Amino acid sequence: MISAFTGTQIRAAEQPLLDAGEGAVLMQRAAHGLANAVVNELRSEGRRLYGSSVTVLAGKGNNGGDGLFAAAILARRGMRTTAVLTAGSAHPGALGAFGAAGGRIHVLDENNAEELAVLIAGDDVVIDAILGTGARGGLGGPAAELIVALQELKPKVVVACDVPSGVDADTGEVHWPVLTARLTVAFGAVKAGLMADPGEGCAGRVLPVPIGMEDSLPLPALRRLSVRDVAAVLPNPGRRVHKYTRGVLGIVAGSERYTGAAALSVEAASVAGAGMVRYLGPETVARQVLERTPEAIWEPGEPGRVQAWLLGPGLNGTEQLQRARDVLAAASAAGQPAVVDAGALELLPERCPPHWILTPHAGELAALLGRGEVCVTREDVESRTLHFVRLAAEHTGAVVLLKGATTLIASPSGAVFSQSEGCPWMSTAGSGDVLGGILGALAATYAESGMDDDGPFAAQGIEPAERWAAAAAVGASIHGMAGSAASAGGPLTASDIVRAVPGVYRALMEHRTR
Ligand SMILES: NC(=O)C1=CN([C@@H]2O[C@H](COP(=O)(O)OP(=O)(O)OC[C@H]3O[C@@H](n4cnc5c(N)ncnc54)[C@H](OP(=O)(O)O)[C@@H]3O)[C@@H](O)[C@H]2O)[C@@H](O)CC1
Ligand SMILES: [K+]
Repeated sequence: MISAFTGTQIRAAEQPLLDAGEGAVLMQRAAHGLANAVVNELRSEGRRLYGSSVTVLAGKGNNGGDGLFAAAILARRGMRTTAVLTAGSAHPGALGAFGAAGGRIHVLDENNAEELAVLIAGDDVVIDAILGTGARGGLGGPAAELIVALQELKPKVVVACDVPSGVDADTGEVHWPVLTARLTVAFGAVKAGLMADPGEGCAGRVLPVPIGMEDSLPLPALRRLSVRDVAAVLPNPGRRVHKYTRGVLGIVAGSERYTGAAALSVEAASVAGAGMVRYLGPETVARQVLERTPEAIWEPGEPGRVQAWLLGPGLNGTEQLQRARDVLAAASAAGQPAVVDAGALELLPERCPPHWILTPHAGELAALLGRGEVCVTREDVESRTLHFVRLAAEHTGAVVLLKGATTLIASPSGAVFSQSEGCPWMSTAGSGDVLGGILGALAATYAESGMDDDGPFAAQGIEPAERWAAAAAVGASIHGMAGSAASAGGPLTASDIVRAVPGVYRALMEHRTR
């Protein structure tokens, strides 16, 4: 499990060491970690260190200090090094060390941003050490001009020091302009803003570098399940199971207008491990559903027993909406888990049970919050994903899964998971219906016993109040892995994602036996 912390949490963990006069030691560790990361990046491209060039963009705080000390190390190892001081001044000790190691220094001013950008852009590596966890807002003035010009010139390799300057380390909010990094070297621990959109999109790969305060860290602000974690909690049928104990999922989805959504979600649930899927919807839609997934059962009347529900994909028309309303009321009364997507989000009661999983995209999340009179737009949600997903979980009382390049899952207890296994090609029609099916299958499977204190989540140390959010994170992870496997770098359809799901399960099961 990868844990991420806010800048404030990390500063608090560092404070005892700073009080003990260890600040300089921490900075040296950070600088060595950063320098080693640059070396490895060059080597991975088959480049020699000697004769390669690096420029550090250094702000006036400790982030700039880290960058300058790292550049001094790289200068001593044979790299041509340049520093651009973006605030006129810089950490005195680090600047001294950089000068002593033979680095060249330029001072950014009102008139030379473009000229410096041209000078730097040809370098093999640019280190962004302008702002770190001490930033308030983003870059302005000549520093902003420099970043805009540099971004246009497409520098070869950008390595961000702790966070890309302009990304809020706590929230992932981005104050443009930001230089997009290939790699972010995070000191002490990953910052929460590197695992939430839009910040994650600027950070590239994130490499945590321990600097000695890790034991003092509090509970993380954000967690990400690794492949190993997902494999460990994946439902694994024992010898004595049958289709009913494996988990039966009821699906209210599709309509005359959107038949594909029903077909996709039913098929996805069937391949994602549900013991059985019962489909509730009009006969015309059911025909198409069964053509694609003959294993599913059409329920024209009162449905047989189910362990969990999926409602919403492609839902339209009075009849289907009423069906979904009835099912939501029954699920609530029976204490059954439900995955609520798309059209069914509008049917939710004011407060939901904590084992319901709502799966809005940014626009739907804005509408959901609007019901509680929080007036936000889709753009607001997209720019502060972590904040608004937390707020939605708090307001609705349910687990809220906000779909995006990085999928955030907030539990009403305050825990947040972040998964990012997918790829941009997955932004395609029907992809969300497939996610709904996978989540529904997992909900039905875990409903029986998965959430117990002797279940798989407890074994991973996940607290009871966080387990449904963790289950949703498992679903997001499988969906992302299946999409990336199906894409292999190229375009794909939602049906391709469905076809890739069993392979992902097999690979995860193998992981488990290793
Ligand atoms: N704590 C530790 O022991 C360790 C910390 N470490 C490192 O330190 C980093 C945190 O350092 P930091 O606290 O000095 O803040 P940092 O982000 O470098 O600079 C901010 C400075 O810039 C200014 N400023 C603020 N906003 C601005 C803006 N929008 N545009 C322009 N300027 C702005 C503001 O100055 P002010 O305006 O308040 O005078 C402030 O002084 C952390 O990310 C990690 O890299 C590691 O070495 C390990 C040990
Ligand atoms: K930085």
